[in-house]
Amino acid sequence: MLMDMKVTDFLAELGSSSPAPGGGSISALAGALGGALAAMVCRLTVGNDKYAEVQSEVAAIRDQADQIVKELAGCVDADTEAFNQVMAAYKLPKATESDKAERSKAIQQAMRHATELPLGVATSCLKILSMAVRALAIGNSNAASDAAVAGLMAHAGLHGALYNVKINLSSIKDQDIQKDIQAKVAALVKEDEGLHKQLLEIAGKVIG
Ligand SMILES: Nc1nc(=O)c2c([nH]1)NC[C@@H]1CN(c3ccc(C(=O)N[C@@H](CCC(=O)O)C(=O)O)cc3)C=[N+]21
Repeated sequence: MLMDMKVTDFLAELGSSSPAPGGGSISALAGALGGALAAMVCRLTVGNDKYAEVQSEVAAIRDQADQIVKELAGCVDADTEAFNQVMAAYKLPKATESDKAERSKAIQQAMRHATELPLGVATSCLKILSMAVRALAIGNSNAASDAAVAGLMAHAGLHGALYNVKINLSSIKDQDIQKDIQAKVAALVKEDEGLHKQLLEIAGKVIG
């Protein structure tokens, strides 16, 4: 399991010529790092009398962030596994017509999963970005830079995950699925754009 590795070992594995983990897993990890950092900012806010009036909202953000961090952490290993399945499907035999039909079906199934998984990662990253913006706006101002970094990690994770979605999408033959996913990608990019802009504006005002 990638997530059980020591950070230094993980980095060595990542930098090695072995193809996994790749950009999909790293996008999920970026989102998880952002989420955990946002949760930290919440914990530095809840219980502080100076922020008494935002206690319940920040506590709710903390709990949601904790949940999404768990999901994204699971996606780090799941994404690598999903792309390994794609590569395994390409290696299936293609000697006979029935081999070819089975192989094609396996590729399409694996590709769909390897596309929907990072789409879910991007959706989770958007939620983390939105929480980081809120934590930056109303949370402990001593941790403003932490909230800003949380948002940047989520923004990177979102776009990274979407690159994985897009690179796989052209291999999906079902046009209805392609169109549906394209629309979801466009909606995520648009929402990210607005939140990322807010993040930079607030960070500029609060931090400089
Ligand atoms: N959900 C998702 N996660 C990904 O991580 C993901 C993805 N989708 N879509 C595409 C990119 C690209 N990527 C590669 C992984 C291994 C090789 C790789 O091992 N290539 C070897 C061949 C390996 C073989 O044939 O066994 C080579 O080019 O020499 C290449 C590319 C993962 N990606």
